Amino acid sequence: MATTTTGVAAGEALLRVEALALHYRTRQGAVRAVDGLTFDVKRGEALVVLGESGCGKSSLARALMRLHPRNLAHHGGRVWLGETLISELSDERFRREVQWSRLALVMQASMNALNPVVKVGEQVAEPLRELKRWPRRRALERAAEVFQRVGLPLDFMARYPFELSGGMRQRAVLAMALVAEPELVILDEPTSALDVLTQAAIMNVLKEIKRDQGTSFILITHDVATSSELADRVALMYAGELVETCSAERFFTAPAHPYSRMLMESVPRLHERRRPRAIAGQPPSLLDPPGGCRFAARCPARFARCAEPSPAFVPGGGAREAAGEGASESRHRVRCWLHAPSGGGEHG
Ligand SMILES: Nc1ncnc2c1ncn2[C@@H]1O[C@H](COP(=O)(O)OP(=O)(O)OP(=O)(O)O)[C@@H](O)[C@H]1O
Repeated sequence: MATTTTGVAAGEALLRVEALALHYRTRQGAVRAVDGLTFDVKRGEALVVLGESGCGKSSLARALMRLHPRNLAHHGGRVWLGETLISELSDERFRREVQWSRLALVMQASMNALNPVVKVGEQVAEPLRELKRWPRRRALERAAEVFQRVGLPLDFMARYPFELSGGMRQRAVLAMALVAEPELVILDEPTSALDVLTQAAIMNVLKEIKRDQGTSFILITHDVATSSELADRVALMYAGELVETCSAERFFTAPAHPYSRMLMESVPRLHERRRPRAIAGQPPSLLDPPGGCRFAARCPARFARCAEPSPAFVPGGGAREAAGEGASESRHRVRCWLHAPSGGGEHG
């Protein structure tokens, strides 16, 4: 089994998520933003959650972190972190024992959420003082370590957020998420507001942390190119559901679900002559999603069976792999009738 430079065993399941759901209450009815997701993340692994805007990616992060809006209608499913069934913990125990200390979140645009009147070093040290009751000096010493880890000069500890560039502020937010040494960090579009060079620099920092400390990551993004930098595995969401999970290598070269394939074809490539192809149509409303496959209306490969509720995740490549077209991968899952054991061959 692979180990990181700190000796953490990579490869055992750290996070296991079963039938996770998060629905919002609105005047029009319940918005089923996260609608029964099942997946896992291994220790030391980076899972990239991809999907177009509005498919429920940020809601997935909120569901895992229990950051509920006022109009929460339903939060369900089971979540294990290591041996702990964290979904069963009371809110109080979840806050005390899990949030930030074992499971941290860097939210979209959180670099703008730093407190403008508190020095950055103090803010990075704050989780240790609040959660672990560490004395100020010890917390600041640890904050200094993490500052260096994320590539911030130490003298920036005494600066206020407005004295830092956007990229530096984002590194500070990352330092805050990492300071209590969580096992898993969820990053929701962590670099989308930054220029490409700064994006690349932050991705490198994440890669180093993963390699050296064995930290696991869930990186949420709609940006296929950036995601490929860090991804060990990919989970693709569509309209509140997962449609495919597999190794990054498999996803970027030979994905199985028609939506995954079309998404990859929509990405511009420098060295290819073909033009990127946009996916026609819109995702369905999450207020009343179709009972059958949610992608069917946009899918060129749809056939009669797609009107039936999609099959539960089946081992990927199903029919094609049985025909010898590709090597099977034990954690490759696809939610598509084309790949169900008896589903292939009828389409047209
Ligand atoms: N508090 C809320 N009340 C009602 N609907 C909500 C609420 N928050 C999000 N939604 C809806 O839930 C769906 C999923 O939203 P979410 O922000 O999770 O998607 P996303 O994939 O992260 O999108 P983006 O990439 O644009 O951030 C969308 O239809 C959104 O409008």
